[in-house]
Amino acid sequence: MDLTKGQRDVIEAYGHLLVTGGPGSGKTTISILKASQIAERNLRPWQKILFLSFARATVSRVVEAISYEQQIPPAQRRGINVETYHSFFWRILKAHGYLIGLPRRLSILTPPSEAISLADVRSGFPARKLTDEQKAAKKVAEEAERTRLAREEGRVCFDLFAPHVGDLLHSSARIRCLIANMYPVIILDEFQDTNSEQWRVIQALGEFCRLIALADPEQRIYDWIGANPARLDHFREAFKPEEVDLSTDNHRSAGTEIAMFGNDILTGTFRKDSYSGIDFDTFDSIHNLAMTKLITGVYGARKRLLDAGVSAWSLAILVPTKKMTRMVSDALRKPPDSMAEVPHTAVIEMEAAILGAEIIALLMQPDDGRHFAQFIGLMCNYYQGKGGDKPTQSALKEATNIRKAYEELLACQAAGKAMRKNSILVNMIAVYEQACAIKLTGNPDKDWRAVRRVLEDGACKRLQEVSSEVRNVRILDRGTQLRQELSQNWRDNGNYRNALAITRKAFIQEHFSMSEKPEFGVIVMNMHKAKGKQFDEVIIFEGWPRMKRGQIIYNGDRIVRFNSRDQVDDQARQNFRVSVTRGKRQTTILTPNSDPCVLLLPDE
Ligand SMILES: Nc1ncnc2c1ncn2[C@@H]1O[C@H](COP(=O)(O)OP(=O)(O)OP(=O)(O)O)[C@@H](O)[C@H]1O
Repeated sequence: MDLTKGQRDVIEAYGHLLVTGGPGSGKTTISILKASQIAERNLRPWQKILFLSFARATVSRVVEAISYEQQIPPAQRRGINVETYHSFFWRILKAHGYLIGLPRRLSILTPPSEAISLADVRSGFPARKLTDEQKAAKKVAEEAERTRLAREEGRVCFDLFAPHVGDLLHSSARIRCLIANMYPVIILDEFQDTNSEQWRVIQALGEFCRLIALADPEQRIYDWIGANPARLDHFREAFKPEEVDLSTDNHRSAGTEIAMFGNDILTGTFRKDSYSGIDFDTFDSIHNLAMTKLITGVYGARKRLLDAGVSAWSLAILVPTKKMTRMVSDALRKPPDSMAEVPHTAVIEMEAAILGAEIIALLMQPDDGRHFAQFIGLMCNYYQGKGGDKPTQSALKEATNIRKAYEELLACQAAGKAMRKNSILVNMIAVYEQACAIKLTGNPDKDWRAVRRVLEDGACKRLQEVSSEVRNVRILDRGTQLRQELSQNWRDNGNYRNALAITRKAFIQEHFSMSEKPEFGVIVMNMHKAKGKQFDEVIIFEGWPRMKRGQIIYNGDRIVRFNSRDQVDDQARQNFRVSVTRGKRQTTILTPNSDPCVLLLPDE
């Protein structure tokens, strides 16, 4: 690879460093080369370079770049430790958290468990249309409960990692030195997205460590969790870094005008000619017609990639909302008319899938006398936790109803009476019993599917929902730890005695696992999740307005909120640019013809 002038400057720089540049300008690549150079020349045997990133997806791309693209020798590779902020912070907290008053034994409060633990607090507030006072009071109540869970029970949620690590580092020079001794150089990926708590940690780390910050001020898409536009200036003031600007380079989509189009999105002025590598198309605002257009587009893109002989090709369908991720995934699985199904993976919020997986795991476990009570507990957990930090009131109510029906059942049993015929538990118990009656084989994959299928085909609509959520769990893939441990459990006991505990552990490990391969094939995901990734082709597919008597009654699945010109601001343009510039060879934009994306229209 021929390095650009800017990239060579990065290699030669000394001291704290700030590397800026647009999408695909080679920031990640050069930081890895720089890390490998430092690993070769300047590290003591026990030291490593730490590469910190926000998302595991980026981590996996970086790890892959280190192992394949750059031909970096193994010894230098081992000198680079790529990690998410979360997993780095967790290691610090586990080792030293007691110094700031946390219990000695800590466990992670995963997002689904956090949602379950906060459900009571949240159910005290209306789900929608909160007044400002209610919002503030809810926030305070949630914070208090999170802090209590950490301090009293040692269960720490992700949001508290950075504040606690900040407290720890600022109060202990010894630990700051300890970390610097282990990691003399720290690379900060996507630095523009650092929130104030993370920045506080970085300030402490920078006292003894050398910091290399990678940033694109115009790819800042985390405004809502506290990223600050002035963050780069904070870094400049605090650390007086050497600066290298790679901004005009574009290696990702070299030979196309994708990057140029991305820059024009920021100003909203487009040239008359088309941009090579960018394709636009529109569709009629009717579900089946929209999906037909999308799926035809997917077939076309797939064919282009196969014809071009791209190995392990990737094609991302980026959509604006969670709801659309599911809608598109369903349509690819069961396309309209007689179109062929499109094998794909969908990146969805995992709370519901994880809690559903716990139910499947329990159903694989033999009855130990508490089995049914535990099952009811997990069903309640599912409804309390499936909406993550935004549970719906109806889901919370469902949990309460299940709990009440169970208490009623116990009362009936104690009185020697039969259960009420219209109890919500009637169908649930019938399916539960069918699932428990399955003859398991010892092959976890097969058994898991058998249980899931009983739920899917059974008469209980709640368990049908659980089953369809669990479809999204991919960690049972061949060779994964969950699969191996379940097999081992069967070999040891002749049954899956610890299936639930094994499954819970596997999801926590999954959260920190660095082995995730970059995605290939067709992937459906929310536009926000595509940050830091790259795909051979990208299709951006937005929703369409629903009409009634000539009026728009719903337009919530749009790239710009409600596709309204009033909602166009820098953030909307930056988000769109991030999505567009994920494509290496082509980006296709599909928008409804009755109401095309306002970012593409000339100013009025
Ligand atoms: N000097 C170079 N010559 C050729 N290809 C390069 C060069 N530098 C980087 N690349 C390639 O360009 C692509 C994009 O680079 P990279 O991911 O480092 O950019 P980035 O600035 O981190 O992008 P983003 O901010 O959008 O994540 C990668 O596939 C990388 O291998």
